[in-house]
Amino acid sequence: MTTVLKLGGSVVTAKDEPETVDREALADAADAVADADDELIVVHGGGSFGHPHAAAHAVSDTEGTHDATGVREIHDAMGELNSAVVEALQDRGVSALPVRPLSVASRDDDGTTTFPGEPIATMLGEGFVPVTHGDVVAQAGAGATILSGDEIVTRLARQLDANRVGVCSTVPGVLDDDGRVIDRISDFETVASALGDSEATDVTGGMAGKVRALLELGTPASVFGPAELGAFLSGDRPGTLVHREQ
Ligand SMILES: Nc1ncnc2c1ncn2[C@@H]1O[C@H](COP(=O)(O)OP(=O)(O)OP(=O)(O)O)[C@@H](O)[C@H]1O
Ligand SMILES: C=C(C)CCOP(=O)(O)O
Repeated sequence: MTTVLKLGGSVVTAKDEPETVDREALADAADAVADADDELIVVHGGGSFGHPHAAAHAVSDTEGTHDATGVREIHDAMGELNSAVVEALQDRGVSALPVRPLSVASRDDDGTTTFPGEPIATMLGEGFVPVTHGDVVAQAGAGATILSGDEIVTRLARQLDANRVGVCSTVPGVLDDDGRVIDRISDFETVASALGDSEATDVTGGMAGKVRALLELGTPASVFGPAELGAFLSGDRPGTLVHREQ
């Protein structure tokens, strides 16, 4: 069983404090991952590491930059967070290894992303747990743009034929206009009015971007909160199930 798990940047960082890891939340998430039996690919988001730097350089998933210093600043910040996540996992005996998108992924001029699956598949075959993250990547005609962890989740899930996809954010699921968790989402329009950006600095579209990306997937994806991470990794479907009717 191959599972792609995204740990939201809003979970593993204090999203309102620049470059601050939420140590307690990261420890809890790493404990849950260490207990999992599935073959896992972990993807984490930017939180207070990637997003403020991206915003400072006016870079988003659609707006690019040719400023190499800025690109490096965003990438280095994500590298710091990635090290913290890999270290927390290795401390618990998980064979976690970093995979840095800037070095392997790219976009063509219409925004289509290429993210090679082979290095990840080989790592999995050797019993490693790849830990990759939203990053800044080169895009033809635009310099470099932000590739969200959510898009990486959908790319890798498709390429590696993942059986399960889970997106752990700070909210217990996708919420409706009254703040209740929506059980199932099969098209964007029905829930569009409730979907917004993140409350913190976020250049990749918050929950709306997440739902849009997950609806592109053939595999059903669960969106849930940190309290349900263990349940998801044990096979449950907590929170909101996002799956376009075929
Ligand atoms: N309808 C909604 N249901 C749930 N959350 C929503 C909704 N509309 C907007 N949001 C916001 O979206 C946020 C989740 O998206 P966000 O991109 O911040 O999460 P993340 O993936 O955990 O973080 P990161 O992008 O840093 O990885 C929530 O914390 C909330 O502020
Ligand atoms: C802002 C950067 C560099 C990463 C964005 O990834 P996300 O938090 O998954 O949207």
